[in-house]
Amino acid sequence: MTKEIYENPDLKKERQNCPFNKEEITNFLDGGKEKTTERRQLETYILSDEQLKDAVPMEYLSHADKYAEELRKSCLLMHKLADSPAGQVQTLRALMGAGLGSAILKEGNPIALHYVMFIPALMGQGTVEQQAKWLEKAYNLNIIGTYAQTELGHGTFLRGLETKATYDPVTKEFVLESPSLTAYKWWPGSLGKTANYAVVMAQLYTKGKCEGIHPFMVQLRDEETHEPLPGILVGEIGPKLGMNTNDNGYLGFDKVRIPREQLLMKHSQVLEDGTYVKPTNSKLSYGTMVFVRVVVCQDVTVNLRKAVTIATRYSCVRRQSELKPGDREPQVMDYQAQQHKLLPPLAATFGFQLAADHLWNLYNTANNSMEQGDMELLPDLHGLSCALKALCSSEAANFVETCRQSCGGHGYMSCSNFPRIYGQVTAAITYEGENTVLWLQVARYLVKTRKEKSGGLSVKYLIDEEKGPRTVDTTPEGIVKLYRRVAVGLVDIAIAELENNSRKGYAPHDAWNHAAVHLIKAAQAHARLFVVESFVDSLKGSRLSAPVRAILSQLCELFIIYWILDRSGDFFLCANLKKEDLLQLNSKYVQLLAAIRPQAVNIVDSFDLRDEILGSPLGCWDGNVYQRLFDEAAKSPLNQKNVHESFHKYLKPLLKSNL
Ligand SMILES: CCCCCCCCCCCCCCCCCCCCCCCCCCC/C=C/C(=O)SCCNC(=O)CCNC(=O)[C@H](O)C(C)(C)COP(=O)(O)OP(=O)(O)OC[C@H]1O[C@@H](n2cnc3c(N)ncnc32)[C@H](O)[C@@H]1OP(=O)(O)O
Ligand SMILES: Cc1cc2nc3c(=O)[nH]c(=O)nc-3n(C[C@H](O)[C@H](O)[C@H](O)COP(=O)(O)OP(=O)(O)OC[C@H]3O[C@@H](n4cnc5c(N)ncnc54)[C@H](O)[C@@H]3O)c2cc1C
Repeated sequence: MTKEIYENPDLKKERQNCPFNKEEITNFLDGGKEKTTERRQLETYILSDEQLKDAVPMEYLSHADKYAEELRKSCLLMHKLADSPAGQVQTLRALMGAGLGSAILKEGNPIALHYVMFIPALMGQGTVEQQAKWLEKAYNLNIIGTYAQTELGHGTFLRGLETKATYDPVTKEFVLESPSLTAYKWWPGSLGKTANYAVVMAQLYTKGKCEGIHPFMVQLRDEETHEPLPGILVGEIGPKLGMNTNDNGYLGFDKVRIPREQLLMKHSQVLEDGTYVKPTNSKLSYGTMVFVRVVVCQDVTVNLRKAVTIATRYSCVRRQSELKPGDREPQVMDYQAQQHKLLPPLAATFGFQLAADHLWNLYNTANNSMEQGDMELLPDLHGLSCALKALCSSEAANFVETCRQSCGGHGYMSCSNFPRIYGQVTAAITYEGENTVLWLQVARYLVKTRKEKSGGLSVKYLIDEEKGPRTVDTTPEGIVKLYRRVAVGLVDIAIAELENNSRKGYAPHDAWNHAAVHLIKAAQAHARLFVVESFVDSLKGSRLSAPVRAILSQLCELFIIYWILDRSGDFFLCANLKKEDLLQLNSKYVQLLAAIRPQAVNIVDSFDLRDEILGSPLGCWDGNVYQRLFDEAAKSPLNQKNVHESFHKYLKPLLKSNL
């Protein structure tokens, strides 16, 4: 006899008569049918391993036990690499990020930094000889590394880092020093307890001159005993809002000597006599950060997909209040207000992914040409990676919080998985360049391009300005033009503010600081334009069936109108938008909410996120929400006995004390 599989009747109904092929969307998001098959095989391979399952939910473990447990599973995963059906690099990519990896390593992977930053730093900053020396060991996990840049006193302002690496031509060594408390490295992931090596960013001094920050390969711990080496002061920084098993750490140097060859010398060198050889571009040593900014855009998008899937399924299971007097309580998803909360983030997942795909392609093209010595694409890559990292992380964090709120009280439970998802996404606002600082970097590029009439592909619109009548057309192509006008208009307003400040007598740096609000708005408009353009163009250029194209086009339209309604002031100011246009967009928006609503569950199903990856009783495929919430509560240590021992110790004496 086959066992009947439970499916909540409301979800079952949502799934009936789906007008499009869900699998086609899944393949579109995965990058092809073969990639979907490969991903599924990999997921089955990893998730069927009993040893990778948690005995108790992580929340009930101590800080140290959580770390030990995640490290155990992380090491086990590495042992599974060799037999993976998906190939090693694909498997690593899946295990490090918010997808498959998060089903096993819920609070952060203690060896993530090794793959996300240490190996990329060796590849991007090391010479061929240096790569030959360390890369294989790193690939084989004979050594585990991290990327140690941020200090207690400085994270953003890299020129202000204090760690010193002074070249001694007599011994042909660098001497590493932390000259103050604020010079201690503080924050690097995996540094606390896991890593035994690090790429350390330090101010390079040679022949009495500081040449700026450079990457050094440094051994931190003994390869056998794991004890810190002499002069290395290392530890963990303690609990955080999220990502608690990434063992972020601190690190100080007390005159630690390393051979000259441990300066990573792909871009700049120190010769034996101490002569410094400059790089072709002084920002090449920042390359590892650029790589991570690019992959973070993909990662926060996967996290957002998880949040939207949980909230959408739950909203179709949850029935609350009264819509039509006397009728059965409706699914909360039927409230327009709920659709307004959930459908824009649902649409955003597609817009962000398509933009992130463009950025990934630019990264690869730019990297290939930089390998040949051509730096032309670097400014555009820097500008776009900062813009998208800042936009995707901040929008995703807001959307994840909205998803949580949309689930009412149950969204506040740890087991809903919203706290963890939020903890990870909001961290991306800060790490790899705090977003405000990145917006200002973008603004610098935009202002320069507009003034000098020269810049890369992503800012061409600031040079070749649109001609013709400035009418308002509300087709998707017409809407892209409105975004373009807003981006140009806000850059011009920021430039006018800068010039105004100069006329007032401000020095250039003060003029810049006093224009920051306008500069940031301009940078954000530029980033939004890129996402909107990517969304519209990608759908135009893709080979999709008519039903899939229809639903994705509706999502695209909803999304690009949503942002206009959210920032209509900018569109009135810069894009000639009139009251009647706004009212028309408003009614189109609510029509789209109603049109997409019946397919919401089918769309999130097409993300093909397994229950283990969602990690939430609210979002499971079967919609058995209430039973699963009860099952989770049963795991609480407070429910293992009817009367907890603390009752006898504290409460009973109080109850008997006749206060
Ligand atoms: C056997 C087989 C095995 C195979 C194994 C293979 C393995 C391969 C690997 C596979 C696995 C891959 C992994 C993929 C993972 C996928 C999932 C990923 C999930 C990710 C999340 C998980 C983990 C979490 C990780 C978190 C880690 C966090 C790390 C960090 O935070 S590190 C620290 C980051 N810090 C910062 O970002 C600091 C921010 N500050 C700055 O960047 C700078 O100071 C500044 C830009 C703000 C200002 O700098 P500066 O003052 O020096 O410069 P300015 O004067 O302002 O500008 C001058 C000038 O320079 C230009 N410029 C600035 N920066 C750059 C740049 N980066 N690039 C280019 N140009 C730059 C700027 O525009 C100015 O130009 P101009 O003068 O105007 O022309
Ligand atoms: C989870 C997590 C993981 C991390 N992992 C690593 C890692 O592996 N390796 C590593 O080296 N580092 C890591 N970091 C550190 C991270 O890169 C820094 O925290 C980040 O770059 C911000 O720097 P800061 O902390 O010095 O913030 P600050 O720069 O001190 O920011 C404080 C405030 O000042 C504002 N501000 C600063 N400068 C300006 C400016 N020029 N104009 C306007 N406003 C400004 C900011 O916007 C912010 O509001 C990690 C951080 C986190 C949270």
